[in-house]
Parts: sequence; structure tokens; C-alpha cells
Amino acid sequence: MDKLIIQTKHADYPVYIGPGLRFRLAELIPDQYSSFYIITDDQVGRYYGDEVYEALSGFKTYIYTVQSGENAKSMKVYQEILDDMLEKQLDRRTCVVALGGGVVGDLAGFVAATYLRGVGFIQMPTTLLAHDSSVGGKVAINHKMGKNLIGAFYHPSAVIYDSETLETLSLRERRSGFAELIKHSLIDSVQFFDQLKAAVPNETAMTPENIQPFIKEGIRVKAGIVSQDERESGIRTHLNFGHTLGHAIESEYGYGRLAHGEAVAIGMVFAMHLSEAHYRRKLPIDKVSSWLKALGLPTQVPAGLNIENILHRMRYDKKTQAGSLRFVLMKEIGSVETKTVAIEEVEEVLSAFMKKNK
Ligand SMILES: NC(=O)c1ccc[n+]([C@@H]2O[C@H](COP(=O)([O-])OP(=O)(O)OC[C@H]3O[C@@H](n4cnc5c(N)ncnc54)[C@H](O)[C@@H]3O)[C@@H](O)[C@H]2O)c1
Ligand SMILES: O=C(O)C(=O)C[C@@H](O)[C@H](O)[C@H](O)COP(=O)(O)O
Ligand SMILES: [Zn+2]
Repeated sequence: MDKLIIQTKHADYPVYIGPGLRFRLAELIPDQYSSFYIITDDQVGRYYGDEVYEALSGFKTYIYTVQSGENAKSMKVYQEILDDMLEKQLDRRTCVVALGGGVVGDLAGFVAATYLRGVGFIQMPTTLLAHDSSVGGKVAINHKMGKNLIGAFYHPSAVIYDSETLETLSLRERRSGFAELIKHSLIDSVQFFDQLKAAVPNETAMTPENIQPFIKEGIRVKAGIVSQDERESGIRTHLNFGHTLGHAIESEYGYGRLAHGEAVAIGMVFAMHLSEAHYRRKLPIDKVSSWLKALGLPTQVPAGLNIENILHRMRYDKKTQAGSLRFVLMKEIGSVETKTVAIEEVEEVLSAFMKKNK
């Protein structure tokens, strides 16, 4: 088992990574809770729900199952969970356990942050993408106007990442999580980017064994940023590389039609085009884009989406300041910065980018 410590101004907590950790919960979870409230989705629950419930059998434990997919990050599902917890009269020493991917982690984290003004919270990530979502304390649900618009910063007291669970993940979900790993490499260094690309050049090579060594590296990049800027007042915005357009596409296209990482993949290619135009310098767009394609990830805005609607969605991005759009731009691989970009400039580059679909 590997152990990393996430250090921030408001919280320090361990991330445990290794095979079979779902059977070692009693040993890994701090001994301070009166009961456990596991939140999972129907797909993850089918594979791992009973095992995790059993591993906590020495405690008073409940399990709540939501339907798998992005739509679970909704006000309705959030409310239903709170109703259930209140009916069970769960007290302040309750610990919410998020067993699942980023959807369950974000939803359960927001429940934990707000139920009785905050109860215990443990992340048990089960997707590759969740190497990102389980660390750093961003928890949220979606609004019809945009992604993650209602949320909090609320850290788990531990992240218990059982690497065996990745074996049941579909290829599409592996790809989606891999896109966030690529994001971490692009904002970090040429060295990380080149190593990742060499180890996993295409979809066939995207096996759990090949990916495994890089999960810790992705978490290291995220932890390094979050420890400097927990509440996203500066450098943490870099973790949003590819997300301004990515989030706009997710909400405009309809939550769940594209996986989060797929939308981010498109957003990263666009961010590189916008950076080329903004800085008037050449970037290795073809290299990144052809790698994404070889992995089976999309690189273009889905056909049928309207540019005005996408621009409107981007105005609801959380990086927006005084009505101006802010983008994470790339100067070169390993060097990004967050800049205000004029709407006309975004529109011109986006229009050319979207014409590629036609
Ligand atoms: N909080 C953050 O910092 C942060 C970071 C990145 C992404 N996110 C959010 O995370 C969400 C996406 O997370 P995700 O990609 O993990 O999606 P997800 O949680 O919907 O999981 C993807 C699919 O895989 C299934 N699944 C999960 N684990 C499985 C397993 N081990 N075996 C088989 N099937 C499994 C799920 O049931 C679901 O159908 C988005 O809402 C995104 O906004 C949050
Ligand atoms: O942790 C962060 O900070 C991130 O931006 C990580 C992103 O991958 C993630 O999708 C996050 O939820 C986006 O945050 P948001 O504040 O733009 O909703
Ligand atoms: Zn993301």
C-alpha cells in the first residue's frame, strides 16, 4: 500500500492506494465515528457495496444507492439523501463514505459538508478519474445553468483508493479518467507528459497495469497545487485547464451524454488553440490531439451545438470575474496561466474550432 499526505491550510489527510483496501476499512478509518452512511451508485454498489458494508460490519452502517450517472449530482437526489439521513436521526458523529467515482464523491461530499453543518467524510474512489476528484476537497452538485455551481470546499478525513476496483471499469470510463491524468501532465511538465505518452501511446495500451504507476504522479501534481492554494484564489485555477469549454459542453449537450473527461479532452485542445492565438506562438496541438484520438477520446465539439449557447454557458464559469471570461492558457507544456480573454477573441477561435466539425 502507498500512502501520500495531502497538506492544506485547513486540513491534512492521507491518501492510501493499493489492492484490496476495501477489506481493510476498520484499520484505515479513524476511530471517531458513531455510524457510517455509505453513498454509492447502482453500478458500483453491485460490484463492491456488500464488501464495503461487510468491512464496516462492526459499526452501525447504512447504505444509500443512487442511480449511476451525472444526473445524480442534482438538487433532487441531494434532498432525498438528506431526507433519509434525517429520518434515520443520524447524529454529528456520522461519517459519510463516498463509494464510487467523481459523481458519488462530489455528491456525497456536499451531503457531508452540509448535513448538520458538516459530518465526517471518507472518499473511496473507484474510477481512474477519481484520482482527481477524491483529492482537494471540491464537492458539488450541478444546476441547470452549469456544472458544480452549488458546492463547498470540504476535505475528506481520508481517501482510500482500492486499485483493484479499477479492473471492472469500462474502457470508456478509463479513457475519461485518463484525460484528467493527461491534464495533470500538461500543466506539470514535459517530462511527465512524455513519460505518460510513451507508456500509454494508444487505447490498446490503456491497461490498469500501464496506468497504475501514473496515478500517484497525478495525485502528486494535484496535491502540490492544492497545498499552495486550497480555495482557488490563484494557482488552483490551473487544474481547470480544459474545463471552461468542457463544462459548457457538458451542460449544453445534456449532463451525462459525454463523460467528464471526454468534455475536458475537447476543452484542452480548444484551450491550446486559444493559447496559440492569444500568445501568437506555436504549440504542439497536433501531437496532443493525435494522441487523444489514438486513445479514443474526442477532440471536437459535438455536432449540433450552437456557438452562442456555448458562449452563454461559459459566462457561468466559476473563473468568470466581473463578466469577463477567464481561461487557463498554455505557454508551453508544463507552463500555464489563467488570463482574462476578450469575448470577441474567444468567439473567433471557437468559431474556427467548431467549423472543423462540418
Ligand atoms: N471534485 C473534483 O475535484 C472533481 C475533479 C474531477 C471531476 N469531478 C467530477 O467527477 C465526475 C465524473 O466522475 P467519474 O468520471 O468518476 O464518473 P462517475 O462517478 O459517473 O463514474 C463513471 C461510471 O463508471 C461506473 N463505475 C464507477 N466505478 C466503477 C468500477 N470500479 N467498476 C465499474 N463501474 C464503475 C459508475 O457507475 C458510472 O456509471 C463529474 O461530475 C466531474 O465534474 C470532480
Ligand atoms: O480540483 C480542482 O480545482 C479542479 O478544477 C479539478 C477539476 O478536474 C474538476 O473537474 C473540478 O470539479 C472543476 O471545478 P470547478 O470549480 O470548475 O467546478
Ligand atoms: Zn475535471
